[in-house]
Amino acid sequence: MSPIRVGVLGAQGRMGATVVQAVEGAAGMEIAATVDAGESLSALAGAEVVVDFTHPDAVMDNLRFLVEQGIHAVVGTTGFTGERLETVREWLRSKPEVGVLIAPNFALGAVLAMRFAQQAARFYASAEIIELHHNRKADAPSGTAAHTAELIAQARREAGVQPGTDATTSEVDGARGALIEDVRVHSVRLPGLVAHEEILFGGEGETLSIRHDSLDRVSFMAGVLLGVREVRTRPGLTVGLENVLDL
Ligand SMILES: NC(=O)C1=CN([C@@H]2O[C@H](COP(=O)(O)OP(=O)(O)OC[C@H]3O[C@@H](n4cnc5c(N)ncnc54)[C@H](OP(=O)(O)O)[C@@H]3O)[C@@H](O)[C@H]2O)C=CC1
Ligand SMILES: O=C(O)C1=N[C@H](C(=O)O)C[C@H](O)C1
Repeated sequence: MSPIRVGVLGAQGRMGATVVQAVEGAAGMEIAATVDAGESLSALAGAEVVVDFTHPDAVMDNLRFLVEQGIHAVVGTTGFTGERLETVREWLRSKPEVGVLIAPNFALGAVLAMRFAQQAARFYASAEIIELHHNRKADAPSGTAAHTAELIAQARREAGVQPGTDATTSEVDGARGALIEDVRVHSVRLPGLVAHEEILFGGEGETLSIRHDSLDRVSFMAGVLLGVREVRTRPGLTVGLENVLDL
C-alpha cells in the first residue's frame, strides 16, 4: 500500500516540528509538504491529509482551503467555538467525502482526564479547573480546559445538578478565574511548563482531583498519528479524539 501523504501547517512551530519528526518516523506515511506563516497553501495540493498546528487566527482560512481542495484535515489548533464548528460543518456539506478531525488535546491522558471529569460531574455540584502552560502560549484559557468545562456543564445539565454555592461577594478582578459556561477556569503561565490540567471537584467532606501532565510534546504524537490514519475513513466533522478512540 502506498504511504499516506501528509502535509503539515505550522511546521516550524513547537507542535508542527514535532509532528514532522513523528510522521517521518511512522510506518505507512510520509511528508508531502510543509507550510509556515506567509507561505502559499497551494504547496499542500498533493497531500492526502494535512495536520494543522498554527494559530486560532489562521486556522479557519486553512481549513476552508483544505475542505475546498478535498484534503482531509487533522486539527490541533485551538480557538474552536460552536459557531466556528458550525461553519466547518457548512463547508463540509458540499464536500461530504472529506474528513475533518478537530481535537483540543491529542494526548491520551488528557482525553481520559476529560472523560473522567465528565463522568464525575453529576456527583459534584462544585467543580473548578486549573490549567498550567508554558509562557509562550497565545490563548487563555487552554482549549482543553474550555472543552473540559463545557463537558462538565453539559453533564450537570443532563443530570439536573445546579452549580454549587460560592460566597464570594468581594473580588479582585480575575481572582476567581474565568467562567466557561458555569465552571471557573484558572490559567497559569510559566516557563518550564508544557501542558497541564487539574480538574477539582468538591463535595461533602471530600474533594476529587483529576490531573494530567504533558511533560513533552511527544505525548501528543500517538493521537495525531492515529488521527492521520483514521480521518480518511471518517467523512464529515469529528470533534475530539475520544470519538476515534471509541471511549
Ligand atoms: N490539540 C493539541 O493536542 C495541542 C494543541 N496545541 C495548539 O496548537 C497551536 C500551535 O501551538 P504551538 O505549536 O505551541 O505554537 P507555535 O507558535 O510554536 O507554532 C505555530 C506555528 O504556526 C505558524 N503559523 C502561524 N500562522 C500560520 C499560517 N497561517 N499558516 C501556516 N503557519 C502558520 C507560526 O509561525 P509564526 O511563528 O511565524 O507566526 C508557528 O511556526 C495552538 O493553538 C496550541 O494551543 C498545542 C499543543 C497540543
Ligand atoms: O498551547 C499548548 O501548548 C497546548 N494547547 C492545547 C490547549 O490549548 O488545550 C493543548 C495542550 O494543552 C497544549
